[in-house]
Amino acid sequence: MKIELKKLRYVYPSGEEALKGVDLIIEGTDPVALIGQNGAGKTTVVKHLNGILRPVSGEVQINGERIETRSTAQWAKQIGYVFQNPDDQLFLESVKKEFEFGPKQIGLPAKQIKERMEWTAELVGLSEKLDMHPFDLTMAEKKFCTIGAVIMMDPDVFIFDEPTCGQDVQGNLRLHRILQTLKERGKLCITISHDMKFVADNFNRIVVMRRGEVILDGSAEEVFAQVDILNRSFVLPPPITRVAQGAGLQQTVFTTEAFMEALENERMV
Ligand SMILES: Nc1ncnc2c1ncn2[C@@H]1O[C@H](COP(=O)(O)OP(=O)(O)OP(=O)(O)O)[C@@H](O)[C@H]1O
Repeated sequence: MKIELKKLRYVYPSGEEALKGVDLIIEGTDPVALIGQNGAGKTTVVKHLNGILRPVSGEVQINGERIETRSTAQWAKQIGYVFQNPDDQLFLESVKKEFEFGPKQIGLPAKQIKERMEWTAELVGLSEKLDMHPFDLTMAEKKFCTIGAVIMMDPDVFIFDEPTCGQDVQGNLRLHRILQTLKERGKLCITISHDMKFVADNFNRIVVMRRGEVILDGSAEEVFAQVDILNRSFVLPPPITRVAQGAGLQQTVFTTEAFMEALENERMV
């Protein structure tokens, strides 16, 4: 899988220039996190990856194919998009119906839909809630319902917009398991998040946006070491990373264990 953005520019009808020439290549299955302050352009970028938005200028290519060549509904088989707000995505009377809807639309046989649903419901923790109305679920469960509905389509790429929003520790652990499982199945996950601990725990590659541009792109260690640039972008590294930076450690750490180890090592130098 290769996603390529070339000088992508987008201006909303209101005149807001949300993207000012974004160049970005995402290849393979290593999960990628997209971070940056509110209004940086993250959602606008990901809405270009399945054609919800069309570039004003520049290009979006999926495996060398220009995004304009297919409709959003056609791209949905390959690129799954989980909306930031579940209420924008859920519209049927039960979790089961939400899960079945997409696969039925593309003509998947009933037996396969059933098998896929059992597996998916288990993964997202809704096996016991398939008959419930989505609007009777908790916010966290609604989010897992939208994730499940997209998993049911078995796309190659998953785009998550703020998946940790409304999640507690258990929800974050489940999200971690879902990301791991999707990676093991050869899927590429691209995630927007404001939760830097979640980002550091789950993503090797981090892309930072600011005012419609990509300003940093690298590993968690590389990106979270750029304290000045992050400060200007109103992005704070994870708490343990900041404690280590505040203590003057050179190494960028993301866990208490790594912090203690770095402290020992740097004391001995
Ligand atoms: N429908 C819209 N009409 C007009 N302007 C918009 C629209 N959606 C977003 N914008 C503007 O485009 C810019 C980029 O917004 P976008 O939602 O892509 O940012 P973001 O990084 O995803 O922010 P957040 O973290 O708050 O979701 C912002 O200035 C925003 O106000």
